[in-house]
Amino acid sequence: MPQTAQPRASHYINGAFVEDTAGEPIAVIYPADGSTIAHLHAATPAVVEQALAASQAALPAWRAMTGTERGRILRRAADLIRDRNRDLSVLETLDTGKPLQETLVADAASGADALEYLGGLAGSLTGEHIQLGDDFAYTIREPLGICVGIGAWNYPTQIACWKAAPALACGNVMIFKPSETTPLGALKLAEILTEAGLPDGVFNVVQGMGAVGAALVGDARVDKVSLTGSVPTGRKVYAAAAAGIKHVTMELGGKSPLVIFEDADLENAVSATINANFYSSGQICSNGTRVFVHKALKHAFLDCLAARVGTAVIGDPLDEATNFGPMATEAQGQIVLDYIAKGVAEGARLVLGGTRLDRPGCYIAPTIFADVTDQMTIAREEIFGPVLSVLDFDDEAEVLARANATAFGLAAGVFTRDLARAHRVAAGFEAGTCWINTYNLTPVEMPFGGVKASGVGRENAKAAIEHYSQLKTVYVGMGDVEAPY
Ligand SMILES: NC(=O)C1=CN([C@@H]2O[C@H](COP(=O)(O)OP(=O)(O)OC[C@H]3O[C@@H](n4cnc5c(N)ncnc54)[C@H](O)[C@@H]3O)[C@@H](O)[C@H]2O)C=CC1
Repeated sequence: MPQTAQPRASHYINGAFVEDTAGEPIAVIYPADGSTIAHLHAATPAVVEQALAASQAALPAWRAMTGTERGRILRRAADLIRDRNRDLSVLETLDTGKPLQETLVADAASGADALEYLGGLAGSLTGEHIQLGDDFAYTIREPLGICVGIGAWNYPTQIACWKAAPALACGNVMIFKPSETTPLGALKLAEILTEAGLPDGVFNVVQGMGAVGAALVGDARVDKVSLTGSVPTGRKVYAAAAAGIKHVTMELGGKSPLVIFEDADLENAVSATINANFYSSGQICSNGTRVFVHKALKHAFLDCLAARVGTAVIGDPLDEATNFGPMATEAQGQIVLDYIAKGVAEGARLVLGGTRLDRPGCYIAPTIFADVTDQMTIAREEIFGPVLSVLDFDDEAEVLARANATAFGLAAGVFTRDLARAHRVAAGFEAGTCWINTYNLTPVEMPFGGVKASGVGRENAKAAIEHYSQLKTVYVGMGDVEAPY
């Protein structure tokens, strides 16, 4: 059945939908069947200017509100999102192709968690008092000003909320540019924030490709840029932000290791490996795509993994029984198929999948490679699709060195029943987010982000506050002022 998800207009500025049909057309495609579900337009320079002007105008009153007042609005928005979770999840499924089974629990719901948690923190943001003899100093935690959020296409609603929640909690205003591939969820978020009582102009959405993002990042009125995207885009955006000495958060790609020792609980390790590779058809930045399995466990692990992945229910994402859907775009699917071909050409052993399914939409079967070596392309580059590589290892020091031998550093996982070893390996990982005996859980209470080429800054938790506020220090002289002459 053809779907439609046409929003009232392309952009949301100053509390209202805005359209400018002079902007480059953006067709929103439902990945499961290739049908066009909405027609939008990229922001023209006039629309970008309108968003910047609205943000600038909204900032003084929003930052002057108490944190408790700001937090109340964010928490109200969280409640509205939860009330409408099903509708928002269907929209997210149409936008991304991810199974409804996933979007019902992981997208809008995770966004609501961020708004609730950071809304709750907003009232308790403080500086500190520093006694200096009779004199003293104090610090004031201030917002940065106008923040630009730029999103990727894999978790559009979650990304918008993970950026908006800390920005707004701290008293900043935000202009959010979704990925041109998945522009719909952020518009709903903007509408809900207005309904929750957010003053006009505090959260604005403009659509467009990289050029619109670049125009925002390059504007002198913008104080901070938070990007979720690939490393190459991160380099460009970080450089442009540096030219203006702007704050940044960079949530970029990964090629994360998942290390499974011989004493691991096999079924749990396999469950985590599935969650670390095939959720969202593998389109997750933190995925543990290099699965290092101890040689003693390798055969049992591969048998169990292949048997379980073989039972994945692949199909219509809107059917709640489906747990594996299409790639978000035809283009991303082609990238993944090219990587699979390279894996085969370079000598990796295909255990499962490796093919495109014969049906509408770009469905790639969950793919498992074994006997992968560190030098193979599939073990070095981010694939961003349902392709898992199993690599063998013998000993702890060796596997840790190999796990860290990558330019990325987003995440890492270890499975073992030996807890001393688990903590030792976690301490040794060069990664921003690590899991012991589980994988890919990212509750809002926990900081999330990468090291090395995978990023700068942290999202969620109290840590996000540090990245959306700055300290002003005030020294207070209590006595006479001494001077040398
Ligand atoms: N670390 C994290 O939290 C996450 C990272 N990612 C990463 O995102 C990538 C996939 O997402 P894509 O949308 O393909 O990434 P992308 O890097 O192609 O695009 C990301 C966003 O940046 C915008 N953009 C592109 N060029 C720009 C420029 N010069 N200036 C400003 N904005 C620009 C795009 O329009 C889009 O909104 C993967 O590498 C993945 O690992 C995805 C999800 C989470």
